[in-house]
Amino acid sequence: MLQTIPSCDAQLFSAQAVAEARQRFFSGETAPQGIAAPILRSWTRCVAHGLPAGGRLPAEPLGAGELRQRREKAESLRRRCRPELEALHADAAVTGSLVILTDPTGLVLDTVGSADFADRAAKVALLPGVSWSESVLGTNAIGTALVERRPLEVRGGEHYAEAHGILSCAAAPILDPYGDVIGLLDLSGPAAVAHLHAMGLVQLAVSQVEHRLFEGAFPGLDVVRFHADASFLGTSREGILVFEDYRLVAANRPGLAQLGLGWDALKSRRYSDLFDGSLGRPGEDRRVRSTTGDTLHARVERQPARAPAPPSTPRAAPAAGPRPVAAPEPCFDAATEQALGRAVRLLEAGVPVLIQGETGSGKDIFSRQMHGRSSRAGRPFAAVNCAALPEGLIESELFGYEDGAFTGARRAGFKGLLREADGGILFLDEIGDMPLALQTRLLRVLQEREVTPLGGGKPVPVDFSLVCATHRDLKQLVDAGAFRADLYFRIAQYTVALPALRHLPDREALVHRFWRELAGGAPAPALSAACVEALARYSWPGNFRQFVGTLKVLHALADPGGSLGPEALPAELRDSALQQPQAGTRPSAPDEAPHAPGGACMGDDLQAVTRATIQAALAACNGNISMAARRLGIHRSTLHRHLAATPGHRKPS
Ligand SMILES: Nc1ncnc2c1ncn2[C@@H]1O[C@H](COP(=O)(O)OP(=O)(O)OP(=O)(O)O)[C@@H](O)[C@H]1O
Repeated sequence: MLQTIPSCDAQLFSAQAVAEARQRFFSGETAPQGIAAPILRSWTRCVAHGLPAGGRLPAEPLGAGELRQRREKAESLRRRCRPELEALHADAAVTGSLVILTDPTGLVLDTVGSADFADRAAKVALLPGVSWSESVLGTNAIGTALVERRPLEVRGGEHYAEAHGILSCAAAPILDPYGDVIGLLDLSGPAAVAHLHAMGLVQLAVSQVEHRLFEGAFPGLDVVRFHADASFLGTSREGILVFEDYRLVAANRPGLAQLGLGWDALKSRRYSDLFDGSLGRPGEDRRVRSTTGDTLHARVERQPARAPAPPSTPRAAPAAGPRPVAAPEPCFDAATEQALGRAVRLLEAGVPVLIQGETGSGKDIFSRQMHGRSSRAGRPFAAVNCAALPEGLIESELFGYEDGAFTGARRAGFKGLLREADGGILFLDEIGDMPLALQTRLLRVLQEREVTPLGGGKPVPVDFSLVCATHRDLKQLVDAGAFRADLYFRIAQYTVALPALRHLPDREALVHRFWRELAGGAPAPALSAACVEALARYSWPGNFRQFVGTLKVLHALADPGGSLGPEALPAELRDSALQQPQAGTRPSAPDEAPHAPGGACMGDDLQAVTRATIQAALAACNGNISMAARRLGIHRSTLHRHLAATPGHRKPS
């Protein structure tokens, strides 16, 4: 029988044999008996890396923001592995183990399975956000399988670090059709419980993921599926080879194994080097003879080529059904664009930048543009919303904490956002909501450029550029004693005041621009002149957030080929359009006042509109704040703020 899945060649040795081999290895014997070859190779690498086998190895989890970014980067892998994670989940729950998905570096992305074992695994930092690379944590199934590029089991004392002896783990790397490792699946359980099928289950799951990677992935190319046994065609055990003009360009492991090839065959072998006769017609099932002399059942398919849309031709809209509405590219008026250029220059010179503006005016987008245009673009952008975090958590979120610093702290400690921003940009959103005691600690970090985690530990030097944002008038807060003057002068060395949308020039052009952009290249539905005028005139208390949200709704409502009139507008816009002056006239004076942070420029009309919009949303959501905030497209904390400022409003109990 031809080998279809590369096997894990770790022999089974008794715990006693492993303990003895371990003892001899650490007494200086380089090749003791009683230990599998891949494990011995790994121990030898660990010694060469200078890793200690006793004591604790550093297992520092990433902060929430960085983990989110790494998960986003691996989103397609996570999506493709979901069915396997779910299938293995049931087995893991029964056998008291955990299913683990990592990225190609060994960083744990997701874990599912037995809650009881998850607790014990957390003690040795087998947690999302921790890297289990061999060079950091020593011999372990995840890291060592990645180094060896093969499925591998590591049980109990085979782990390099003594502390990991409680684990028994089976892992298999996931390879893409070009032979590159794109991730890894692992099943880990308690070492005391023998889980005989762990390796088989993981390998099966990985071969299914790898098989699915070929679905629709090679438009216009010839995909040959084959196996010695016809009943395996269409399953994850079939061999798959992809040819471009008869040249082998991609493959799966069973395909290469059946023909005795390695990954170096890609690009170097042609169809005629591998099979006798011609390639055959797409869709035809037939027998082929490999040049190694095996008779195989084969099926050729040609995946439909994707027709590239000529750049000048707009994409045709689908005949029916809602179109996905694209997110608009950030766009700034000339003055804001200039301010952005200046802000980047100052940031490069080490000057902190403060961005002020009403909710939804684009403070977050502006700061991300600064990051993207600065020399720190490839480095972290660590954002923390000081208003959204419960007061008790901001401190640990920013400064991190040591192992077991307080009840509920992750056992392996937490790095904290200040250190996560190292080398990049720290974005402190809603800085005006930072509690006074924390302001003092932040000031010390800015002065000394080092962070001391909660629960003690050595101060760690940090290098980040600081960008802060707030909708509040910080100067006023300073005067009122709610914000430290020394911190204010440190963070507000250059202030950008983002204008409210209603103060931007040429809003009709803005409506047209966003309307076109939201169509994402497809022909935009027609927007009547009256509609454009109403949209351009409205005061937009939620600024860009509300503006973009409204345009998205209108896009989704539009019939292809139809025209949208003002009747399609939400009630508050329709009503406000009716109250507005006639076309061509400018909005009333209070609304035209130059922007001042903290809503100081808001006229009574605008506040009334804001209040009415909020009340309508709350009524529609039966008073549910979170739901109403989502409906309005604002953060829950922003809604709370508005409610607190509304005369006569009572907090929901
Ligand atoms: N200049 C812009 N160009 C395009 N879209 C924008 C722009 N500014 C804001 N937006 C849109 O508005 C939404 C809100 O923007 P952002 O989160 O940057 O506002 P903010 O001022 O930080 O709001 P808040 O104070 O409530 O946190 C974004 O998701 C984006 O869709």
